[in-house]
Amino acid sequence: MMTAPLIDVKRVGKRYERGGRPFWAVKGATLTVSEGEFVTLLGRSGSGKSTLLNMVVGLLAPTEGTVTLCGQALAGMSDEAASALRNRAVGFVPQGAGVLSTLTVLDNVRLPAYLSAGVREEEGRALELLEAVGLKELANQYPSALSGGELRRVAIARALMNRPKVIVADEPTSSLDADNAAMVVDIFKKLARGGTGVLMVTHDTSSIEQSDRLFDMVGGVLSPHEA
Ligand SMILES: Nc1ncnc2c1ncn2[C@@H]1O[C@H](COP(=O)(O)OP(=O)(O)OP(=O)(O)O)[C@@H](O)[C@H]1O
Repeated sequence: MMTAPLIDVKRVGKRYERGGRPFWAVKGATLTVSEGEFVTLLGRSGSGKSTLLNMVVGLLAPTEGTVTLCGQALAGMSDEAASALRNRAVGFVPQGAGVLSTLTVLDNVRLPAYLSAGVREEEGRALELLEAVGLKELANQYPSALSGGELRRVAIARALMNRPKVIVADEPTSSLDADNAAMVVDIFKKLARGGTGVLMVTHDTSSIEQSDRLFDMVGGVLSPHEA
């Protein structure tokens, strides 16, 4: 049976102005990610990858085109509804770490559970996720005591907390060494085998073989990857 894609991006564009001159950071992007699919977007710095991902998760409104996330059209959705959808169904790993400095590592990871259901007792799952990314022993530390790569892994554990239907990860392996980068890609791959949709942006080509589909982003234009 065919199911609707978890991510359905149709002819999406984003126009910005710089120095009074408009330019398209993303042009005519069309992309789907279905259940169980691991899709990777490759592209150089400044090619429009983050702009596209931010539109996919509803943090940025497209200038043109439509985005449907988990069956819901994002256009016209209120900020509250978009936040609730993200928290419930989407594991978003933003660029940078984005962890809260006033919370311990453990509390950062279980924050999504608390935000969606007021569930405080999800400590067991949060610790399992920290173990999966190799950080269990740092659970009670504050982010200021962690390295950039460790913070990156906290953000990944946090994104998985609510068992998302779809993962959208912006350079999740940046600032990770090769072993940790491979571990993160492996986690995503296993989740995809279990039915999760994964959309990952990277400029690290070592994960190419793990992906079901690859796209190149060049100057805001998306095209199937040429090997
Ligand atoms: N708010 C904005 N206003 C104007 N231009 C912007 C804005 N945000 C991004 N840009 C420009 O849009 C282009 C695409 O940026 P984007 O962050 O999507 O690239 P990227 O591929 O994610 O790069 P990186 O790998 O370095 O994160 C860049 O030229 C950037 O300078």
